[in-house]
Amino acid sequence: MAQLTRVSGSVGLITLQSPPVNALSAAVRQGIVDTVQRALSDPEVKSVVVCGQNGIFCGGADIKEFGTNMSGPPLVPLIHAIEVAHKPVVAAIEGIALGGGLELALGCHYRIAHSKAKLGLPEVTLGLLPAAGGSQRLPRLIGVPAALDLITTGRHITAAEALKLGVVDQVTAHSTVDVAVKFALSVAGKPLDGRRISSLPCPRPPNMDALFEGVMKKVRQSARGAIAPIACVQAIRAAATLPYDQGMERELELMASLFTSDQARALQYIFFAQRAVARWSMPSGARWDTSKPRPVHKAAVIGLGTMGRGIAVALAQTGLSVVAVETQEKQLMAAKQEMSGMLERGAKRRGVAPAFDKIRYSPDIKAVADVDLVIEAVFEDMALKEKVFQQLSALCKPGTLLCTNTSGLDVDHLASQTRSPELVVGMHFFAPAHVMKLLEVVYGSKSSPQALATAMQLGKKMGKVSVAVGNCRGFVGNRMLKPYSEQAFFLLEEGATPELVDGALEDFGFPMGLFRMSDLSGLDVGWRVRKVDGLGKSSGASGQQARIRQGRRYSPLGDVLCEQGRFGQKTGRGWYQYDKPGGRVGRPDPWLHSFLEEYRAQHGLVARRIDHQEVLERCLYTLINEGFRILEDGIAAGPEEIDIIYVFGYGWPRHRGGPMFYASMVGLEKVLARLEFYQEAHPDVPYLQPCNLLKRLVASGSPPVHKWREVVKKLHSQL
Ligand SMILES: CCCCCCCCCCCCC[C@H](O)CC(=O)SCCNC(=O)CCNC(=O)[C@H](O)C(C)(C)COP(=O)(O)OP(=O)(O)OC[C@H]1O[C@@H](n2cnc3c(N)ncnc32)[C@H](O)[C@@H]1OP(=O)(O)O
Repeated sequence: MAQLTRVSGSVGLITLQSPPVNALSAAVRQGIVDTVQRALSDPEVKSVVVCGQNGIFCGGADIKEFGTNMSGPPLVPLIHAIEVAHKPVVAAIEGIALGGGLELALGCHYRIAHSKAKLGLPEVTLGLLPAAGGSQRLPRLIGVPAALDLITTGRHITAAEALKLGVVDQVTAHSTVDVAVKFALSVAGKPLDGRRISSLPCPRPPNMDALFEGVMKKVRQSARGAIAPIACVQAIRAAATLPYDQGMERELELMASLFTSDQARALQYIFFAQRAVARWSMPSGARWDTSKPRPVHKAAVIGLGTMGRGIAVALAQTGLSVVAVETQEKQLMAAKQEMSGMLERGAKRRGVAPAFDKIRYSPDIKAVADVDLVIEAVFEDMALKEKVFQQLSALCKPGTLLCTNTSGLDVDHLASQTRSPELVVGMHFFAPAHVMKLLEVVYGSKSSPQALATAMQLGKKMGKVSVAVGNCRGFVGNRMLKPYSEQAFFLLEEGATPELVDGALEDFGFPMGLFRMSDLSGLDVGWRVRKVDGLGKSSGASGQQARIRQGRRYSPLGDVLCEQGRFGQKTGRGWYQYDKPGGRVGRPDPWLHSFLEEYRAQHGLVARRIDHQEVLERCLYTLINEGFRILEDGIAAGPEEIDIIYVFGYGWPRHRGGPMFYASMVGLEKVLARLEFYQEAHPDVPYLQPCNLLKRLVASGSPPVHKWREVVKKLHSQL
């Protein structure tokens, strides 16, 4: 797991060997301890170089070991032994040096990085802090402000930035190991005192208290309840105020409070879930590793509204040639202007040239004739989409993949409008499409594995987290949103205010509560859908009858607001009031409060006190219940798909691990019991009826979340 060879006569070359990322498993740690000891005691070895196999230095501690009985030599003394060595030790950083990998390099006396290497301390993203001395050595090396930035964000930096900050001593575009070996020869026998980072004083910024206070405030605001960023700040403060040994004690103490926390478990679950969803499968048995994607060089986007513009820009930024089609001239001109701005800003951020020439704008749908893939992004209207798919089917060359960016319409129906339904899939982007990470890739009953593989691969190329799901109304994300928002409306009827509901959800960790979000996206969006569904028209009646539609409880509150022209931010009024149409800061609206009172009186409802717990239980448990139904229906292959969709697309707080993981942490018995409790109180709300899979899991002793995928698979194989 680590190999020692002697090179250039007197350099001991230690190579970490644990593919794919040379993570510091127990065996690797043991290998380092053994090889370092041998190198230091070998009189022929005058200096040492540490590198990683296959052009990868080290991806950090082995995350798979966390939560197990960790054995093997601990990292802190191992790194200490390197630092106190009497022979110079040089880290040759290729590929990545992340987390414990960078901490290992910080224990070395010199660091040389390849120009393409990435470095960072991303522990915070796993609910941890750099606890192998990273929180104490980095501020000593690069100063407190820069260390605060790197450790609290966990961002990966380039070798060039690392050099500028002083994290590394040299960057090379040649063989890093060769350069490091040469360098090691040149420093053999030289004094090492100034090279041992732990013995350096931590530079104290002049305004230290104000600096830490400011950062702590910022972190508390953006972390929304996450504990790791706060512990990171506390650890760096220890580096700035305490001697190294005491700082290390504080680092360990803080790490101990994080290491077994629910948040660390949740964040590590999300890390692996993100990788698990890339290994998709279809009910037919087709899989990611047996289905070959088609090459896509040229794509078309049909319809240049908000979504189409973002999608076309994202495709162009990926390097594809794009035909952007918009049949209305005025809209086409406006789109071209806005998209040029988007390309320019994106290029500036990434330090590259804008990809203007990658997009050809056309008012004529016939321009799609030679593309490999089309993404339809016209208005969310089935009749319009049907027409577009019929046209595309007639115009495109054979084999062109036809994708729809619908947010929930029937993919099978659209496929049935074409000559090759096997080439049709959904690619559901989230606004703004060139920014948001999530992509729901929806396979229909006739979609070929190759079509799905192509869309998944394209999503990956675009830098999206792509999740394959089956076809149903609203797919996964929007389908689960329905019971969630329905409960929020019912809570208003029963006595809550938008502020109370949003407050509970924001305290839970959502960046925005449901009503604030509804004001932002526009109340009219849902209204239009409800009207198409035969709902959404206020009957004018009062009493209970007015709140029953299609045989179930229904709240017309949103419809009444829309009828009054309250569409949210764009009209300056919605669930909140704004200083002007387009205003961004919502304030509680006394008009809305009186309206709610009148509404309740009109419908014979008596307001009661509702607390945050009830808001969370009713909104979140019904959403989770629908998640179980989705698993039961085979729309998602496992809880990981659902959780990734909610974390990356719907603002579910990452440190709570997604709705299904959260349910497992709350305890399935409790979720079931509370759903039963609320269902008894509201028998006319079908979404409160606990689903069979949830009951079945509870009956079988509530297995842990990583076993649900198997349970679901078995369930479907029995059908
Ligand atoms: C009572 C309590 C006492 C408490 C005291 C406890 C004290 C404990 C002391 C611990 C010391 C702390 C040490 C350190 O500070 C902690 C850490 O180092 S945490 C780890 C930090 N590292 C990372 O976060 C890196 C994570 N990985 C990545 O970001 C990416 O994987 C990558 C490295 C950039 C590579 O990306 P890609 O090329 O896209 O490849 P993949 O992401 O698909 O990964 C490929 C494959 O590798 C697996 N993998 C990656 N990194 C790790 C890892 N660090 N450990 C284990 N496995 C890893 C990944 O899952 C993929 O596997 P696959 O899914 O294909 O099976």
